[in-house]
Amino acid sequence: MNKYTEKIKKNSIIPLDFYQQYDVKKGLRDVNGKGVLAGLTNISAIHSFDDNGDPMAGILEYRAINIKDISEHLKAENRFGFEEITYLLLFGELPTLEELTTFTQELAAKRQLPKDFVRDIILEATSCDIMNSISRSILSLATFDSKASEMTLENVLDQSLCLIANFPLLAIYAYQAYNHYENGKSLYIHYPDENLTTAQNILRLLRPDKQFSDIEAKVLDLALILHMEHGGGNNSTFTTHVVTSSGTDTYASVVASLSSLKGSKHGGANIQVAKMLDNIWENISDPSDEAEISEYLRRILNKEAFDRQGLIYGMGHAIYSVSDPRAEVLKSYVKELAEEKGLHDEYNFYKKIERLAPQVIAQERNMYKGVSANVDFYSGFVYQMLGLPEELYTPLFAIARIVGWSAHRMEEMLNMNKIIRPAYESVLTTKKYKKIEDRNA
Ligand SMILES: CC(=O)SCCNC(=O)CCNC(=O)[C@H](O)C(C)(C)COP(=O)(O)OP(=O)(O)OC[C@H]1O[C@@H](n2cnc3c(N)ncnc32)[C@H](O)[C@@H]1OP(=O)(O)O
Ligand SMILES: O=C([O-])CC(=O)C(=O)O
Repeated sequence: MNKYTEKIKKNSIIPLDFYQQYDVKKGLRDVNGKGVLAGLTNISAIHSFDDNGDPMAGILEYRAINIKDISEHLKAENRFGFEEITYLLLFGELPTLEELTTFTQELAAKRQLPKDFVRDIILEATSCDIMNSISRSILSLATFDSKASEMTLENVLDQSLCLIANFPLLAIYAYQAYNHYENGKSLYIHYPDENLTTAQNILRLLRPDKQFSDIEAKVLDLALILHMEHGGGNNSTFTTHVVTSSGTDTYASVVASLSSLKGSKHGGANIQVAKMLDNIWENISDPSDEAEISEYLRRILNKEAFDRQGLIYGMGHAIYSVSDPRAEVLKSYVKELAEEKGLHDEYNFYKKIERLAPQVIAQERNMYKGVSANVDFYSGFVYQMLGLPEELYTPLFAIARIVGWSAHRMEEMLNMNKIIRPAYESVLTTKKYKKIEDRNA
């Protein structure tokens, strides 16, 4: 294999200065990190720089409503919000009580997989990679849909609602199958309850005894809301725009976005954070010694420790600098939960890494803006305290983000009608074809 990879490197690596010479926006970002403008959206807004261009505390608005406002209201009114915020993101306005009740019932009615789907598809081939299992199930669902490739707004909305309703089933059943066939644990396939919310059903499907507390379901509900949407430019939603612009079907589009989300620089970071924190804890002698922790973080950045990728997961963001508002909201819940569960040491350790990592990254990398904890930093800790298995951390992100993908798919369909096709400048020098006997070894 090595001889082939050497050839690939020899003939594929492009000199770094070419990118400057041709003014290529690496990562579709300019040198200051600002993204190339690729579209317009009405679905959400992200603010991270003030009018003078200086970094400011991040703000995220869903259909112009601040997510902090949403989460504070839901908490004060002690209500679930997943269904309501799904309505807001998809249809562009908050529902009345009557609209919300009807929509919640419609969603619950769609929470049903085709007959024998679990037996024939989900239990048939298991994997510890639940994101891949979900993708496989979604492509299989397409074969049950006689209008799979019809791209009318009505049909795409109907398909999107079916997928939003059934994502929890696809994820949890895939996990149960894996846990049974690969971990030797008992197999639990519970049916969802149409009178329960999305968050409640997730816990019901997962727990052997179907039991959960109200606070557990409310915290999960909030975590899902915070993950639902993040503009058109994040890697998985931009994928939705790209593949929708080619005219592909809803199932294929969602699978493409899932494939993006699972990457460890995007939604897949949440599982890496949990693994990284365990790894740091195991490899330092004194968790209160900040110099020792900083040194270990430096080794992670220098690819000498943990997964040797040179990343401190859960830190940094393409857009936010001072703070990611979702991480701040999650952190306030983490504090409460950790106190309740007696996990003070773990919470303090997370807080310490949250404070030290940006300092170490700033020392070791070129920074045009600061880094801070992103949404993936505390989400895994929340899920851990809810007793959710690591294999489901990134799928939980997907269960929420499919709402944003669906809204963006419909926005792309309604507004663009132009295939997305950026340019790649060729840096080749033309050569003549050589007869085989004339080629050197
Ligand atoms: C839901 C989400 O997708 S949130 C993001 C989840 N991802 C993670 O937590 C993975 C760790 N973080 C990262 O890899 C990065 O911060 C990203 C991919 C999220 C953003 O990267 P960028 O847009 O390049 O951020 P930014 O421009 O601020 O980074 C400046 C430099 O610091 C580096 N950097 C930023 N964050 C980190 C980090 N956590 N660990 C190591 N290096 C980092 C970048 O690679 C870049 O280095 P370079 O100049 O050598 O290319
Ligand atoms: O916006 C981004 O680049 C990544 C992100 O935080 C998200 O998708 O939630």
